[in-house]
Amino acid sequence: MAEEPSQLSDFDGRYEDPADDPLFDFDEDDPDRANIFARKELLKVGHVPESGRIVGRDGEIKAVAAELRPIVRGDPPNNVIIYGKTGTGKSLVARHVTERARRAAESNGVSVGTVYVDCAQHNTQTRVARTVTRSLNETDETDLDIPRAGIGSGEYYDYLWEILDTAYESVIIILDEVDRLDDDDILMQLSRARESGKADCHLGVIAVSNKIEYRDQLNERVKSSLREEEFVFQPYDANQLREIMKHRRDAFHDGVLSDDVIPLTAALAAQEHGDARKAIEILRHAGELAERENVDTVVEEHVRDAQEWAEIDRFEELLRGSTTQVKFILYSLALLTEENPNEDGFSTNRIYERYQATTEKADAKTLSEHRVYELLKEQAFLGVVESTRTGGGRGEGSYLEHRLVQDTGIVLKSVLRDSRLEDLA
Ligand SMILES: Nc1ncnc2c1ncn2[C@@H]1O[C@H](COP(=O)(O)OP(=O)(O)OP(=O)(O)O)[C@@H](O)[C@H]1O
Repeated sequence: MAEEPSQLSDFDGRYEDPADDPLFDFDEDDPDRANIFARKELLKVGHVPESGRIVGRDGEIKAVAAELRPIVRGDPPNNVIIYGKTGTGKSLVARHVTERARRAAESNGVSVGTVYVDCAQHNTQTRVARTVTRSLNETDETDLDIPRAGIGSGEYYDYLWEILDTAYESVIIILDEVDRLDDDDILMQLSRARESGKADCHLGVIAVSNKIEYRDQLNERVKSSLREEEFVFQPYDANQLREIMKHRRDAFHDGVLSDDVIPLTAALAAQEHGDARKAIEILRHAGELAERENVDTVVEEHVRDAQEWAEIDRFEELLRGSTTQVKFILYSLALLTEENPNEDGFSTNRIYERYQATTEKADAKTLSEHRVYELLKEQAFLGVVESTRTGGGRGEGSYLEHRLVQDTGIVLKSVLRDSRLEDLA
């Protein structure tokens, strides 16, 4: 007998107002609904908060501003590279200072264009050239219609030089995650535009990277044409993280955060390496968990659950693209680690025995021991597993021992999200 469509799936035409769709039913005045967030946008990572909310970066803000200051008088700015670990406020400072420079220059009658490019997303020369060109194109002034596709970087540059000459005296381009670019020629094009007579406008580049060794990878011609100032942002300590979060407390309604929530979140994020992004994400997710449970207060337990969620997410990101076989291996290593808390590492052979039992139980194909050894070495390269050579006493050969870098609980939870493994639990 054919199943009747449920009320939820058969909603077409049933509700005159789509807001009545029960799937998204939401009653603003429901007295029982948890009311956690007042301004959730303050906890979004891309959000650039106003100056009053930026904590502990005064020195860095002044230093970067000094490099851009010449544009206020219509002179060329210096190029800048900002290095630092993730979540140390590099993008924030770059965007904040650029916006203030633009406003100060404009109030002095100097027209300034600014562009932010996320090079992780736009990682080729054509994509960057297209983003920069299309964002700077003020159609009222330039009367140019720039195609979204079908032309190469050379043609985008031609448009760009024309736009720069028509519409601006200075332009600042932020290239975030610049190390993700597949070609550093773009840095050369931009930094030499005026020198090579392509555009009359002053161009400043702020490149942002969390790889300190990035500069060494640049080719000599790029380095000499950039002639940039470099800044290294240090990680935050727990006190600074606490202050950063306190300045966004109003993302939540009054009285929603219990007293220990911010200090605990700061302590957890500081343990890693002082990552403000992580702190803010944990805080937001703790709020969402409370909301989901329909309770009125965010408490320590929400923070701990949110932290675990963040770690599982990050670990999954690391495993993205790995095969189910790799997950069987990691699962087996995690079980061995849990059952033998006093041992520091496990030979390939022991992991293989456990792996055989796992694949048998899951009714999956079993790879050879040599293949498992190779996959373990691959995981060591990716930083998921640590492999050290050990043994080799008299008459014995040395061999590799493997251990998980990440907490076993996180590894288990994350691999068990794979539908082929979830029955094993
Ligand atoms: N000093 C600060 N004051 C207030 N908020 C901050 C501060 N530093 C960072 N944040 C916030 O932390 C989050 C991450 O910061 P940001 O994106 O600037 O870090 P990043 O160093 O560029 O990291 P990544 O290298 O991962 O891009 C953002 O939400 C940002 O607003």
